[in-house]
Formats: sequence, C-alpha cells, structure tokens
Amino acid sequence: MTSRPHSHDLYAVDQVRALDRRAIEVLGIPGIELMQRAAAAAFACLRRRWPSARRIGVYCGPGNNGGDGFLLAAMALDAGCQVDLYALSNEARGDAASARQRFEQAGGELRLWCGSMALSDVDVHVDALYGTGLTRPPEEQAAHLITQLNASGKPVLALDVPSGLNADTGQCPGMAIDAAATITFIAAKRGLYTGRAPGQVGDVELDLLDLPETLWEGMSPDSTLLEVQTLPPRSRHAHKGDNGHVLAIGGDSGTAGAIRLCGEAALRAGAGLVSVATRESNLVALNSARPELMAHAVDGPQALEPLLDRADVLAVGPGLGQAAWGHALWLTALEAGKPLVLDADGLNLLAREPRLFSQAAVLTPHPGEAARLLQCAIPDIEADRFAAARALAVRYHAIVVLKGAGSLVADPDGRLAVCPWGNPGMAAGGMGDLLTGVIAALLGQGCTPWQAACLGVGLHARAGDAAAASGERGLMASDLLLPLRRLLNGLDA
Ligand SMILES: NC(=O)C1=CN([C@@H]2O[C@H](COP(=O)(O)OP(=O)(O)OC[C@H]3O[C@@H](n4cnc5c(N)ncnc54)[C@H](O)[C@@H]3O)[C@@H](O)[C@H]2O)[C@@H](O)CC1
Ligand SMILES: [K+]
Repeated sequence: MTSRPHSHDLYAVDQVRALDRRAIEVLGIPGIELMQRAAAAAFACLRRRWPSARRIGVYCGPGNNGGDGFLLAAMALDAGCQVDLYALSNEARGDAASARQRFEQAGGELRLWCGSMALSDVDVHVDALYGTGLTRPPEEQAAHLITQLNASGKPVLALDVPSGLNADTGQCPGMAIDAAATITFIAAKRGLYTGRAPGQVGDVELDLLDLPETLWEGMSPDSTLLEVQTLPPRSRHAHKGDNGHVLAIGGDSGTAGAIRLCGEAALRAGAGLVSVATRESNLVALNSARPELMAHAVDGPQALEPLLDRADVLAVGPGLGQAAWGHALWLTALEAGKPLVLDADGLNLLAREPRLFSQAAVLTPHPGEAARLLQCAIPDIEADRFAAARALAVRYHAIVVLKGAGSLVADPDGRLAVCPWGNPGMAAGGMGDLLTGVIAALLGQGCTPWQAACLGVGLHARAGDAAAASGERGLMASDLLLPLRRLLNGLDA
C-alpha cells in the first residue's frame, strides 16, 4: 500500500532529511532538480499571492535553503522582475553553488549583506536564509537582517521554514522571520505548527515537488494535524442517562468560578447530567447562575462517595486547591477508578504524588504544570514540546494535552496530534476550566480518551477563534460556550 502525505501528516526533520536522501539516491532525482522544483513552486506561490509584485528582495543563507533562493531569484529575473539579492556569505557548496551560478548566468548581481546596510525598497521579500539546517541562533549579521526584514512593513515569503524557527521543535533559539506565508517542501515539518511557530509562519503551503508516491512508502508521519470533527447525530430516542453523567470536583472557597465554567462547558458539550462537588459556600452562587448544574456541598470524602457512585466521568481540579480539602477529594476521586480528566490543581497534586493511571485518564497541563509533572523547568518543556508530551503520556499512562499555542495531544503508544487552531485571546483565565469540562462531556458520550481529547481540543480552539471575531483582546472564557455548542453540532460558529 502506498501512503501519500497530505497536509495533515507531519514529519520530524530527520524524517524529511531521509526523504530528501531517498529522492536523490533511490529515485535518482538530482538535488539540483529538487531545488529547481522547490524554487518554481515558491515563485508560483509568490506570483499567486502578490500578483503585482515587480521588485523582489531575496536573502540567501549558506546552505541549500539559500540555493532555493538563488534559483527563485533567477526565475524572477527571467520573468522580468527587478531582483535585489543579498547573501550572508560568499561561500556556497554543492547544489547551492550551482544555484548561485545559475543566478549569475541569468544576469543577477550578488551582494554580500553586512550589518550597516539598509534594505532596498521592494514589494516582497523572499527569506532563503536557513531552512531545516538551522543549528544555532542566527548570528549577528543574520539577526540584523532578520530584524530589518521584520520591521520593513513588506510581506516576507519564507522558503521551507521561516529562518530562525527550528522546524523540528517549533522553538526559536534567537531572532526569527515573521513570515506572511511559508511554502514548505516535500513534507509538512511538525515544528511549523506548535510553540513559537504560529507567530512566525503566516499561511503555510505544502508543495510535494511532483515526487512519486513511492517516496513516502514505509515512512509513517511523526504526528498529524487535527481535522474538523463533530459527533454523529444523537439517536432520536436518546435519554439523558445515555449521554453521560459528569461529576466536576473543585471550587475551594473563593474559586467557584472555575468549577462553574467547567460544569457549564460540560453541559454545552452535550453531557446528559452534570453534578458539581464543591464547597458549601459556593452553592447559592452556582445554583442561581446555572440551575442546570446539580451542585452539592462536599466537606470531605464521605460526602463525595455517593456522588462518585452515580457519575460516569470525573472532571477533577478546577479551583480545587492543594490544601487538605482538595487533597482528600483528589485522592478519593482517583481511587474511584472512573474515567477522568485532570487539570489545574488536580495536576499539581499528581506532581506531588505521582501514579500510573489504570482507568481511562486525560491530563491537560499547560507548560508550567507539565514542568512540575516531569520535574524539569518550563524552558525544558518548550525546547521540545513533542518529546515532553510523549514523555508525560508514558510516565503517567494517560492521554496528555500539552496546552499552549499549537496544543499537542499525546497517547502513551506514541501517537500525537497537533491543534492548528486557537489564538492569543485564549491566553486568559478560565479557558482551561472549559477544556476540562468539554473533554469530560465527550468521554461521557462514548468517545475514547484519545478521541475525547482530540475532539475537545479542536472544538475548544475553534470556538476560541470564532469568539475572537470580535477581537482577541477582551475575550472571556464564557464567550466560547455558544460557538462551542454550534461547532459540536456541525453548524458554522
Ligand atoms: N535536496 C534537498 O535536500 C532539498 C533541500 N531543500 C532546501 O534545503 C534546505 C536544507 O538545506 P541545508 O541542509 O543545507 O540547511 P540550511 O540551508 O537550512 O542551512 C544550513 C547551513 O546553515 C548553517 N547554519 C545553520 N544555522 C546557522 C546559524 N544560526 N548561523 C549561521 N549559520 C548557520 C549550517 O552550518 C549550514 O551551512 C531545506 O530547508 C530546503 O529549503 C530544497 O531545495 C528541496 C530539496
Ligand atoms: K527560510
């Protein structure tokens, strides 16, 4: 069976290098031919996006990414454009050297970039400084050029990867290009979708360089991008008992809001019944704000047990606290053995008292919680979010949602999905409480933990994007509830 990568299949950089080698060594396509196809695809992309561009700035680095740039510049000259090309160094090797020669044969003039230069006035910039070969932060000259390109007010088309972004991890070790669009070749690199990437890449286009399907044979993608999904329609004779009874546990004194948002999100995500186990002091507020929630005062494990017996799924953690009350409820809830979603202080308590889950479990840490769970620092998590999410899933034997731009969903079996939606307006209090409630509701409606986490993360992020139509600033978690309901039902938000 052949497997053709489509735009939802993501590959690690080592895999992309292996594909490049295979194309050259096994399929017998010369490297310069691949470069030519990459440059042609990129020039076509530039023309499509900026049809009136006549003056083009091209910036070439020392490797094959620079080679792509030289060939694109040659094509632009042949097409009658004015090209201002700057190279970071005078040295080019292998295919990149041939590409540079081709540029000079087309009548192009190469200028070396030095720090005191100013950019020429062009319509579009083409970034061919570094691609998948970035090994360290861009040095002074390159960093200066990147700063000027980002401040130029003109769009930048990045070839393969915005320079300065690590295409494997989504991190930027130093300065990085803010691209308006990125055209990536042969395979979608996983680091274009998470961490710092969403702020750098602009629109991402994938071009497979007309390579035959056999190229990808036997190479499974490292991960996949989430796709739009909903649940199948409800049966016409559904009964509230068929749709799951979620018990949300949390809301220590003064944090009723977190547990209310979690419970309300579970209702909007289709749970049949939602009970809340919380402090007595929260009951009046909860009942008057949202009478559909069945709020119960719970002062300790004894009061919690009958509620646990009646529940199908537990959502543990929003506003729970880590003091004696929260700890006692946490322990009792985990020992009930019911499917659960763990967030916030539920995760902080887990970091203090680690355990392997034998029940179906979804953990939803942000990078700070993930660092506590792996006993490392936040920069260690961000340095390789893929590795961190997979390590957490294995260490706790649970599905893990590593939140943050480009949220990841990881399974202990190694499967991993990346969320392409969401926006910085969602960096606001209460968003995590909603996600916990949504995933719990989906578990209660028959999804497996993997399905519930993938569908829940996607719905939550798409609802965030819909709610941000009125602006990212000022977005409140509860603004997501109605779009979430519409999206879950397959309607436009
Ligand atoms: N045959 C192939 O392998 C193909 C490669 N293509 C292009 O080639 C790129 C990969 O080429 P390379 O492996 O040559 O890598 P790059 O062109 O990304 O860069 C590698 C060069 O940059 C240097 N470098 C890395 N980080 C640096 C830093 N921070 N400061 C200064 N120098 C730094 C490296 O030492 C090396 O000389 C892809 O991203 C793609 O654009 C495309 O032409 C398609 C075909
Ligand atoms: K680049």
